[in-house]
Amino acid sequence: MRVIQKPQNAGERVVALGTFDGVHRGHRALLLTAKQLADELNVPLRVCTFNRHPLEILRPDNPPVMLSTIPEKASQLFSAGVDETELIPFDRSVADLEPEQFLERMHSMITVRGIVAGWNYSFGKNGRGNADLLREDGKKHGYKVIIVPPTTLEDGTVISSSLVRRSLQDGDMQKVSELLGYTYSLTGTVAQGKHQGHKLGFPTANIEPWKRKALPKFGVYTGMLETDTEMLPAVVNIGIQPTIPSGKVTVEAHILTESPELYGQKVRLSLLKMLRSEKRFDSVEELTRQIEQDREEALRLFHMA
Ligand SMILES: Cc1cc2nc3c(=O)[nH]c(=O)nc-3n(C[C@H](O)[C@H](O)[C@H](O)COP(=O)(O)O)c2cc1C
Ligand SMILES: Nc1ncnc2c1ncn2[C@@H]1O[C@H](COP(=O)(O)OP(=O)(O)OP(=O)(O)O)[C@@H](O)[C@H]1O
Repeated sequence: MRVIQKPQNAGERVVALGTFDGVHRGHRALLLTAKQLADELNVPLRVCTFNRHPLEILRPDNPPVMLSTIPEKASQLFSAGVDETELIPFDRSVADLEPEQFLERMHSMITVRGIVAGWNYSFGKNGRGNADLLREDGKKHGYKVIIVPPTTLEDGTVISSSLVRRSLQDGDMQKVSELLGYTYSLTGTVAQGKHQGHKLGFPTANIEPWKRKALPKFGVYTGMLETDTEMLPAVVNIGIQPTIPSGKVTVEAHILTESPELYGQKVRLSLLKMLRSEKRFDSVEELTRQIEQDREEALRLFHMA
């Protein structure tokens, strides 16, 4: 899949529109419809999205944390059948484009054969552009517009990136997986910690994810740490380590099997189940006893005990 940062005149395309953070099940249902249309018309499928979440510019004091890094999103879109992703640099001037101007910009770059967007998709200044405006533009320019209905969970809950973020805040990893259709993970390089863990008998690999990446509720989780060559079951602490504070938020994985040297390695840490919230203990001994119990519980859950 091509990732386009500098647009050029590109020929005929079917276009799917939206932010697509996390590429959840709703996004993938939309992309399946878009891919089918692109195949019918025998043209490539392009996703037109932004290089950053629009709220980073529109609500700078409180932008949302992100479910996917740009490389993760590119690979998730590729897996969903997308041929190319255009990352429009989102700044004030793009935010101020009227929806008609946004569409004109697109028509100047590609011959649009089809547009696929969700029922709630809005675009352009103040979010004025909507499904009706797309349908009108489709008639004017002679392309097909498909507005897809919401994909929901069995109980009718509409799947959205915001709901995934809220479920992460609750530490509800089962719900997160159900909404995404895959296990949420953090990627990063293994860095040096305080080396306290080793002294306590629980060495940990400290992972530094992208600073804008959404972390789940502070607490202890079972996880799977993936290196280039191995999958290692782990018990993970995410938080501020209040008993022996490190002064920053850390993600640390204690590997449940014999662990290879991980410092400096790029790893992916999938988060499976929350075991408990992070706590401040009155003594290091109490903390150590609790971590021993966490380890036992994790071993049981992995059927390794
Ligand atoms: C499974 C596990 C659970 C943990 N739970 C807590 C906790 O509830 N409260 C806390 O203050 N620290 C907790 N920690 C963090 C330890 O304090 C931390 O591992 C120790 O300070 C070593 O940090 P270092 O790897 O940076 O040296 C936990 C660590 C692990 C591995
Ligand atoms: N559950 C869903 N079912 C079908 N289409 C969806 C669903 N959620 C979003 N879409 C559509 O997918 C495209 C990308 O969605 P976008 O990322 O903008 O919204 P979102 O997932 O609802 O995120 P947020 O919660 O941040 O608003 C849009 O066209 C949107 O309408």
